[in-house]
Amino acid sequence: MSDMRLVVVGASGRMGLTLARIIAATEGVTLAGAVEREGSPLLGRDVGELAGLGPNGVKISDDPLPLFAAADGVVDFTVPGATTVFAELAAQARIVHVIGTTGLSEADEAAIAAAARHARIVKSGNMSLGVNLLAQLVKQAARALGPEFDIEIVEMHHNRKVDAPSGTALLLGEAAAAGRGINLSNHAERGRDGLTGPREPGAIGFAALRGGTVVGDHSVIMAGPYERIELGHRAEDRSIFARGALKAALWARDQKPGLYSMVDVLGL
Ligand SMILES: NC(=O)C1=CN([C@@H]2O[C@H](COP(=O)(O)OP(=O)(O)OC[C@H]3O[C@@H](n4cnc5c(N)ncnc54)[C@H](O)[C@@H]3O)[C@@H](O)[C@H]2O)C=CC1
Ligand SMILES: O=C(O)C1=N[C@H](C(=O)O)C[C@H](O)C1
Repeated sequence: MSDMRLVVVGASGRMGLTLARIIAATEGVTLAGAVEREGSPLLGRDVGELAGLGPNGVKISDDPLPLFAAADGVVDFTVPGATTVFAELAAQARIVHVIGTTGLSEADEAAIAAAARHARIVKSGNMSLGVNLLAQLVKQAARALGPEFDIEIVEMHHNRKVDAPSGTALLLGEAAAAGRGINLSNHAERGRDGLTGPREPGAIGFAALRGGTVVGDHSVIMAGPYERIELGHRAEDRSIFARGALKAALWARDQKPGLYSMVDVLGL
């Protein structure tokens, strides 16, 4: 089979440049285009050069349409307002859309689900194997321990991150809620301050720390009477997310239109 031609959107971002490097080192995929926001000072620049690979002839553009029309898939780690537009364009082009963007609202999620009627979309708050395996362990532990154990999710990220809690923290919260057979949106406690009163029984708590260059640390603490379990993951390099995203793109190439997760891709 010929190489899968991928367009990277958000190409000069932290994940965009990591993807350019990992695509160059991965068999079966080719970088077919690079897109940035209108007005970016990097429009027209060679993305290989920006990624430290040496020139590869792929210039950063602000016009996704012709690039999507000639591609097999798009890999998207951008911002929610851009991702919903790219989902619609990927649906029109009938191509694969891998979405890593976090901080999506309910309306954004609905727009993505609508686009998945025609596009093959894989979306996850974390594309790494380790975190998706951790989510399965969290689900199992939450089910086994029951509501007597209080669940708190703590995450730390670099000081440029703009959304909280992280997409990963929410994914882990969903896993804990599924294990308990409850709906996360009715039980999440996000951000405590002041005279909060005692902890709500059955709540799933979230705390977000920001600082320095931390790639992504997550801990799920299950605190019961006189004992505590902690399950965690430390991301050491963004390449783990990029590799997961490429695995997702190659997997989705053979699927029907629909909205998939990394659990589907990894068969967990
Ligand atoms: N699911 C996962 O495994 C991971 C998800 N992320 C998420 O990916 C997103 C991006 O993260 P970073 O790369 O660290 O951020 P970043 O800020 O370094 O990169 C985002 C890029 O998107 C570009 N962009 C914004 N609007 C655009 C538009 N309309 N068209 C094209 N490009 C546009 C920005 O100019 C920027 O270069 C965040 O939501 C983050 O939480 C990050 C790492 C892993
Ligand atoms: O913004 C980031 O950097 C990351 N975002 C994702 C998230 O919100 O969980 C994944 C990873 O933790 C890095």
